[in-house]
Amino acid sequence: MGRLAQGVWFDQEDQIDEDGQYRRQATQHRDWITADGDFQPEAGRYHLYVSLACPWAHRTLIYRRLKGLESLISVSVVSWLMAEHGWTFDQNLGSSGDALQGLQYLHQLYTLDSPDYSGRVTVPVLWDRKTRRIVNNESADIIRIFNAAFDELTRSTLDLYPTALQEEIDRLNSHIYDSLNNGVYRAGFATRQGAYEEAFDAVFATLDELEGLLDGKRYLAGEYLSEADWRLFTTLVRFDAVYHGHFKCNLRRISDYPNLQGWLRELYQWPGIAETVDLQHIKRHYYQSHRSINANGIVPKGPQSSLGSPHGRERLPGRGIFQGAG
Ligand SMILES: N[C@@H](CCC(=O)N[C@@H](CS)C(=O)NCC(=O)O)C(=O)O
Repeated sequence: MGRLAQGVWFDQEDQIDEDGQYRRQATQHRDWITADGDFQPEAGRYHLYVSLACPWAHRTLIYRRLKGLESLISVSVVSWLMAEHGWTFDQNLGSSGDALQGLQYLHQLYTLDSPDYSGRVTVPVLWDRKTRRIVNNESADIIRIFNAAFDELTRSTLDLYPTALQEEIDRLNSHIYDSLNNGVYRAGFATRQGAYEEAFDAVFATLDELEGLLDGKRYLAGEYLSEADWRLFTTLVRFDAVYHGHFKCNLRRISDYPNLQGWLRELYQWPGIAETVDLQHIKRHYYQSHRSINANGIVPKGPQSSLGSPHGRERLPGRGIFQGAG
């Protein structure tokens, strides 16, 4: 791990405060793709940089698939190992290589965009080939961009953020982000017992609550499968394999929650989604990169996965992804 300061890379282990709490840095590139802006929707213009291990980047790959953007937006995958140079394009360690400019390290992309950049170097990154700039490196934005900005080109009518559900989706997102999506990291990287326990309690309070919610509802926001579900999915699909052990979130596993487990299987089995889930990449990344919490980098062999087993959620009314007018 490390960061750029005035365009220069240096190693820095963590983002831990004096009180032992992990704090994620705010994202710096937040531009949008619009028909009348600097960044316009065009086939072949944009490139996505992802890690297959990263839950935030994973969201963008899922949207690229669901919204039929695969032939319009190309992808480079970084190595699973994030060590002294941060994210790399080392093809011996699981990277596809940088398809655009043959870079060695992801931080070089950030300094191509702005030579004096200061801050963390994170995935996902949505890159514009035309202006050679970073459009956006916030997954929450990139999935909203993918949900709508290219519809004229793809003719996709799927809407994962339909107007009628926006308020509910936003409410679910902000609660789930703090306590769960980011909560597992706060538990895993805490350096004081109190900070860990506070994060741990929030993780399981939210899982318990969601287990109850999914007892009566097919999806988080009701009958439609929406953005709220996919944002949760990328955290829960990593939970039993990584967060339960590596991040010490071990009160229960997702497989101990019947409703969450069924919901997770249904989403995993959604057309095209299983191909975006690479559990080897995921396990290697976390267990080998975070040496401060796993000094020897041993990667556990288990657990067995039952993601492909019947989900049993047909008993609840569901209408799939909302179809807009197009
Ligand atoms: N807010 C960002 C967070 C992305 C993020 O933290 N990505 C992690 C990988 S899971 C990363 O690249 N970390 C590198 C670092 O912080 O140095 C998003 O949701 O897109």
